[in-house]
Amino acid sequence: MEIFDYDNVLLLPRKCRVESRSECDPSLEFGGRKFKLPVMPANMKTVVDEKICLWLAQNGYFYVMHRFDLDNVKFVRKMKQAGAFASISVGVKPADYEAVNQLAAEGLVPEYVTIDIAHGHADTVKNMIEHLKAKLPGSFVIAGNVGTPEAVIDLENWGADATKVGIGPGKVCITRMKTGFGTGGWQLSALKWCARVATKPIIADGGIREHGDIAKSIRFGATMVMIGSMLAGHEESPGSTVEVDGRLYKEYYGSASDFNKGEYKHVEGKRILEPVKGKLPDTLREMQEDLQSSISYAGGTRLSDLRRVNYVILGGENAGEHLLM
Ligand SMILES: NC(=O)C1=CN([C@@H]2O[C@H](COP(=O)(O)OP(=O)(O)OC[C@H]3O[C@@H](n4cnc5c(N)ncnc54)[C@H](OP(=O)(O)O)[C@@H]3O)[C@@H](O)[C@H]2O)C=CC1
Ligand SMILES: Nc1nc2c(ncn2[C@@H]2O[C@H](COP(=O)(O)O)[C@@H](O)[C@H]2O)c(=O)[nH]1
Repeated sequence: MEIFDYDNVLLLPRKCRVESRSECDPSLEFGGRKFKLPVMPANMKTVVDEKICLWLAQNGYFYVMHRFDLDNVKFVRKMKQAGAFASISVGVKPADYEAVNQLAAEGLVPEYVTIDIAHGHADTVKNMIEHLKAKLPGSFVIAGNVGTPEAVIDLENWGADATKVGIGPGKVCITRMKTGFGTGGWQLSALKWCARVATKPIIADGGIREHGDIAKSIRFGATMVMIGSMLAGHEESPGSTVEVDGRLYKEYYGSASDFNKGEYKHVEGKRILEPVKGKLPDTLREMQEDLQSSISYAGGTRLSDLRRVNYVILGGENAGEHLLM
């Protein structure tokens, strides 16, 4: 198997088919709705809050609300009252089952539910998918996280509508060091490996460091990407603002860090400071422009045209040109 990651792969251009990048369309359909970009901010406390989720929903972007210190029933009700779609996260504990029961009892159907646990290839996830499909059959269920084709096959067979791939490639992740497991360092090839067997959308989660990494993810089989650190350091980001030597930073911490958990137990995440880089809508607009450029370099007009390009691996054992025959 070829092993590579975002920083040692480059996509190869094909003859341009447009006169302006404005002809290139980076929008997509996901779970029955159309979105401007194949990008979702990570469902983490320092990346999204209710205000950001509402703004994203009302402005044509997908979002997933986090599940920490949050009443999912209240959140879904608020989003519905605001005329927006609801996209929540759940775990696999009794309180999560109870929240799903309450949503069903009140007829509050979130359009999207993400089962968000560290080791998603587990019977606990199978049971939660079954519960969601029984209680909220109208919800689109995203399940994860996983890092192997076997796991993608199981989650799809258990009823997941999309799977999330990425164990440990995140910027505040320490799973690799703490456990010796994961896709950190080879996330892009893990994505390629998983996408080969997938029959439903895959979300590439973690490790996106540059806008061009979105196009690379699409090339290797992702339908969407989930981004934490690159979207965390904005003026509106929920993390606390910290000033160091006259420069402003936003804190960004892992959901499995002691900062999120409130205790040092089974810690697999850390806290860092991200330099404040302006406003979130400006970054999303720039991502959109950059993705339009990517599509034009692919010689196409739509996101799916990125799938057809050749690529090179720079350096290392797998170095060389990889042509589609
Ligand atoms: N993408 C990634 O690489 C990772 C992401 N995270 C994020 O951190 C947050 C917390 O995750 P998580 O700890 O799963 O959530 P929870 O604390 O809600 O745990 C979910 C359930 O899974 C169990 N569990 C957790 N890890 C494992 C494991 N390795 N093997 C077996 N059972 C396990 C927990 O039990 P118990 O605690 O008793 O074991 C608990 O019952 C989530 O948002 C998750 O996405 C965390 C680590 C890696
Ligand atoms: N191993 C851990 N992974 C975590 C934790 N909290 C979140 N995450 C994952 O990281 C991505 C975001 O990655 P980034 O590279 O874009 O910053 C997020 O979506 C989760 O899957 C954690 O505590 N430990």
